[in-house]
Amino acid sequence: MLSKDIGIDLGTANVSIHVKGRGVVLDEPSVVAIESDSRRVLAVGEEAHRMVGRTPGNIVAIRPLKDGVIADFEITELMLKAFIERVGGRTWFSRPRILICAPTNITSVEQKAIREAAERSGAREVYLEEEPKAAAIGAGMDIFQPSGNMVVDIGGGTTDVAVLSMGDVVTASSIKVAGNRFDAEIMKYIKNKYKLLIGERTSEEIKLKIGTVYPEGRKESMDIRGRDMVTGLPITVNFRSAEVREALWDSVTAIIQGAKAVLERTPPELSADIIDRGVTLTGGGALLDGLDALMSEELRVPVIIAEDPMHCVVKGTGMMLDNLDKVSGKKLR
Ligand SMILES: Nc1ncnc2c1ncn2[C@@H]1O[C@H](COP(=O)(O)OP(=O)(O)OP(=O)(O)O)[C@@H](O)[C@H]1O
Repeated sequence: MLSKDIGIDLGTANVSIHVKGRGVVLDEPSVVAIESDSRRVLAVGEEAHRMVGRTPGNIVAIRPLKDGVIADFEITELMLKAFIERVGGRTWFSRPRILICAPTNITSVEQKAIREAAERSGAREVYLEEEPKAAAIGAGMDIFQPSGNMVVDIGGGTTDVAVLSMGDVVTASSIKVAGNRFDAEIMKYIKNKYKLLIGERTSEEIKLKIGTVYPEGRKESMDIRGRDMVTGLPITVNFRSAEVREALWDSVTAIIQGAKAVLERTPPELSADIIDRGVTLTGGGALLDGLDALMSEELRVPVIIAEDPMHCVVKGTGMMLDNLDKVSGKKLR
């Protein structure tokens, strides 16, 4: 097999891999299940995710990336290697170039760990890129012209807001409020209001099935099961979209404030472009019902959800590998 360029979105919630000529070939949760005493890896990705909250004492399902940082880099490395091997790693005839989008604020030690993991999986050259840039390119925005483009990438651990022009980030901010925080807030709300304990998988399911952040958004409800904190017994409660909106209010306000702060720091010429073109939402959080409408009202600019928002970053990595001369992808040594 010939050498392939590989783009990787190493996300807090999901890892996606793009292989040149084949498109997005892997998309799995960033979860690793290990045996706690021996640290032996039992499962990686989807299979490990099914174990979250359901493991016996000697097995733990770990999310090695948390809040947009690498919480456990030994496990991150094992996970990255396992995924690269899964898409053909060791069978490559010549070693591929790999471009990785990692959380925005990782340290140089973490960058080195990522590079070594990619190299050990067979990479010839390793590049690291900023997530909002890849997200914007993957969303189809032409960021190489001298005009303002604004992207808000709402992932699992972080929301990255950036204004880009001439191929680079002009103003940006990254806040640790995104999909995982939404899930945690739903859990907290249900615990306080109903004295009901639910797991993070149930909480995410509520967000996906009936969640909304807009008053004129979804109006649905679902039965949720969990453990009654008072009696300790399993119970069922009917939960409504409007309650999800209440639970998520503070988090969504923080994201909107983050976007406003970036707009306030943006040079006026670029702001004028953003008024015309609007703000593009990427990442899984972009799919939260009513978020686009609410942001549009608050920021007073059009807000557009990118096509296939969860794959913008990984698609962007593929496009950047095709144009390495244009982008400033940082080559790791
Ligand atoms: N339809 C949906 N509505 C609301 N949230 C959704 C939807 N689909 C996915 N999500 C959320 O999107 C998040 C994952 O998004 P994504 O894969 O873009 O994150 P990531 O790249 O792994 O994270 P990060 O960029 O922070 O490292 C999860 O929290 C998930 O619950």
